Amino acid sequence: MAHPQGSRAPLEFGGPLGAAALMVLLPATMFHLLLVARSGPARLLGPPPYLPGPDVLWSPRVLLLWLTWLGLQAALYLLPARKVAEGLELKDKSRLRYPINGFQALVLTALLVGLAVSAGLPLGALPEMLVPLAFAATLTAFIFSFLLYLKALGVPPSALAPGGTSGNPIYDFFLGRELNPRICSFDFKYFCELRPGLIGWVLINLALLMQEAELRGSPSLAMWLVNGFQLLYVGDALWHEEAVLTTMDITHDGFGFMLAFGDLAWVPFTYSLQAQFLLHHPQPLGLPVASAICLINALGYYIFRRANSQKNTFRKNPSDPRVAGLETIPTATGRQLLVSGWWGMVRHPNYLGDLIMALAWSLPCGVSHLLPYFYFLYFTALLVHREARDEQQCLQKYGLAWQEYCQRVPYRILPYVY
Ligand SMILES: NC(=O)C1=CN([C@@H]2O[C@H](COP(=O)(O)OP(=O)(O)OC[C@H]3O[C@@H](n4cnc5c(N)ncnc54)[C@H](OP(=O)(O)O)[C@@H]3O)[C@@H](O)[C@H]2O)C=CC1
Ligand SMILES: CC(C)=CCC[C@@H](C)[C@H]1CC=C2C3=C(CC[C@@]21C)[C@@]1(C)CC[C@H](O)C(C)(C)[C@@H]1CC3
Repeated sequence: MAHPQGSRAPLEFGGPLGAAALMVLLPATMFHLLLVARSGPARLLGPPPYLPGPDVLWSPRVLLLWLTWLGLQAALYLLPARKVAEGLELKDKSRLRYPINGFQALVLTALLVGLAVSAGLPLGALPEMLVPLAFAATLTAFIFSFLLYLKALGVPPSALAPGGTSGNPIYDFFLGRELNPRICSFDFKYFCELRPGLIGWVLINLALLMQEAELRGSPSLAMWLVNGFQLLYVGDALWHEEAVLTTMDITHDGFGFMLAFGDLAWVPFTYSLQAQFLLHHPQPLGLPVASAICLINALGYYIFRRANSQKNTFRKNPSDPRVAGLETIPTATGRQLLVSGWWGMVRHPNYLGDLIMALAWSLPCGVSHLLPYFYFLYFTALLVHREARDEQQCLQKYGLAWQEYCQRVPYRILPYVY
């Protein structure tokens, strides 16, 4: 069923062909990385050490473990929240309500895992299950996206995402038709974006650290740094959970295969690549270099957090004393655009901070291999593409005011370069 507004929307990601290719390439890349990280040569661009057969990929026990994890995170999501936040206004003028209890879910998960480990749960065995776990997550993402696609056939046009209603089933399956699929107050996209994948990522990192301690007597400094940096990133995301309600994933993109696979499989199994690499390829790291890397991560985090907080504060209340003195451009929508402060330096200062952190996560792995830099390379491509999508959406929203902003702040991410 095609919708008139959808048929006019320009197709992204190379249209149906691009979407079909990505649905094969993304899982294939994830499995390639998982297999190569544990191989001796660990060559990003070389062939995988072997092609996993069904006996390696499929394990009913692992599938059960994965479903238990999803169930646990869903139960934590349903616990009473310290706050309930409202999302942005929807097409039908309503606003959805979201529980703010992600950080609480992280702390409770840590407590439960701590209890289970002290009762004898062998967390160090998790790294051996990464391939079948990733397979279970990929399978879940495919089935889940299919159910979401079917569910979206029965919703009113006002509930559909602007981009996922082209009428082409492959493209719409990939991008997602419905903007905010829910059953009662359970919001699937919001749940998946911040809980099972992000918390799963730091749990996998921790398991890799424990496995390293078992193998070598104690975790290496490089492993501590990677675990610490990424825990800070995930903790920060959950602490500032409310801010995700204004990202394009929540406000613009439908919930389809791209986000379901990204959230449930891609994030936990590829974002933990540095820790996976370190387990199989220990890297010596002296204190001076480690300190320099900590400084780089701190710089990235500072820019990322300050830029994101400045925009969020301004969007919530432009008269807040922390942002009231900043210079702005008025727009026809009644909203303003910041043109000084962090958002006056480049048009995406938060991306710059995120990229600096991405580099700091790879540096503890040394410079002998390209593999641990995969995240930095992929993330650069993702953010450059995301920035272009966001610019397009802002141009549509703000027209001339956006053009003026681009003139006054000519660089997108890196001052004087890009
Ligand atoms: N680790 C990962 O894999 C990923 C991390 N991220 C991170 O997620 C965070 C959120 O990113 P994302 O959702 O892409 O976008 P942003 O947080 O950068 O938000 C972009 C929006 O901000 C508003 N905006 C833009 N310029 C201005 C301005 N000058 N003044 C006021 N408002 C402005 C516009 O929305 P409006 O005017 O409607 O408010 C625009 O659409 C980033 O820090 C990014 O690095 C993103 C993707 C993946
Ligand atoms: C290649 C592929 C499968 C693409 C899908 C992209 C997703 C992996 C990312 C799209 C936007 C994301 C965000 C985060 C994680 C990655 C995905 C889902 C995020 C939750 C990471 C933590 C940050 O602090 C954040 C909350 C700002 C961020 C939001 C966007």
